[in-house]
Amino acid sequence: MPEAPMPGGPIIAQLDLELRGIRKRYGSFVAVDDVSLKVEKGQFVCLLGPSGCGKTTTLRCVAGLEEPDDGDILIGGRQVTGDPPWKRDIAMMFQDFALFPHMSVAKQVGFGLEMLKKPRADIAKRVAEVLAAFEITALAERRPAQLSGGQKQRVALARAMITEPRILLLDEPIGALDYSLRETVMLELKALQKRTGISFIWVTHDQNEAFSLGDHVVVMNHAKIEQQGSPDEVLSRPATAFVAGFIQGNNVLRGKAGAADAGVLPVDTPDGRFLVPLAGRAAPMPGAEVSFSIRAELVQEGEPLDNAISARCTTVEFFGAYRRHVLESATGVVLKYDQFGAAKQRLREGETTTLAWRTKDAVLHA
Ligand SMILES: Nc1ncnc2c1ncn2[C@@H]1O[C@H](COP(=O)(O)OP(=O)(O)OP(=O)(O)O)[C@@H](O)[C@H]1O
Repeated sequence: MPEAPMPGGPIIAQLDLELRGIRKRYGSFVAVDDVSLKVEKGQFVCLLGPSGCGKTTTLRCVAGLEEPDDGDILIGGRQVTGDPPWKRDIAMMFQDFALFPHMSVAKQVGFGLEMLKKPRADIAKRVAEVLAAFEITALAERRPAQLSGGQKQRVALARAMITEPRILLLDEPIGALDYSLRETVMLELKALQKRTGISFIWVTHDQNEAFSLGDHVVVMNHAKIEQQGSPDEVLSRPATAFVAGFIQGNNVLRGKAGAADAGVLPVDTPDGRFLVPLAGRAAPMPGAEVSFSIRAELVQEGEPLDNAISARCTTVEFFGAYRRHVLESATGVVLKYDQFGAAKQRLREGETTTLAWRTKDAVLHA
């Protein structure tokens, strides 16, 4: 006989991690405020935000290195409140790699299994396998001081992965590496994550890392989540002025709402009136302070489009595939305009021009 469906709707696939309203205070200072997050099986999640916004504290709560004051943490559907780190089915990797200075590479890599009190012979066998998999067998007897940055990173990763955790927590894991190594290591880690199906929660303040690696990007500011979604959602539809300003390449304008008509909101700014699609948002009250953004690559120069602003070019920066122009409007608003490939006309520093964009390309913030 087929099983009766569970009451209360469809069965939801088990999540690797769920945070429900996490709050963490240090004295009267709130470091993490009402953070809720769902991590699906095998997902690559990036926590992105400026220094001090609470990313590391959130990660430390998941790891069991801090206990939240409020909220629930579920790993694989199980409440882990009060459990020590080694009982949480997680592993953690830090920016400075936190290797034990007096321990050989082989000993460090086996440390997690020793904590779990596995038989000696099993540990030795597994360590040999993992050293080989991470191509560090030749380094087995070295101490951390005898390793390069890239080698330390591999050792730290091998040590974290040996227990085959459900979730790997990575705090700025490539921050200490030379720029030349970062790209390669990022690709390796992404491939490793896909191959193993382990969920990665990767803390970074580098948006390039977050948007190129994450399946799900969580943007934090002042202890709270400002926005979370796919990289594409966050990039193309920043939910708040903070997110738009934090992500490179957005122009943020502020003004007062007019009366919305046919899904379009007029916004009066010191630089003139602009039209912004509501795109599903409720129309703000006329007179309310609002903000919106337009991506620098969607701005055009000298084209007769719905929205136009006069601005003076202050800087031109070259980025290989495109040129970024930084401009200033008559009222001092800084604007960016990107030009790709060979262009007929080149805007130069000191010149005044008209920037324009289509109404559909503007994004209204909450
Ligand atoms: N043990 C502590 N005692 C007091 N305040 C703390 C403690 N740990 C963190 N904080 C404060 O909590 C806030 C959040 O810190 P957290 O390390 O989580 O930020 P972050 O987003 O990871 O920053 P960064 O990118 O600089 O590492 C900061 O203002 C920090 O000074």
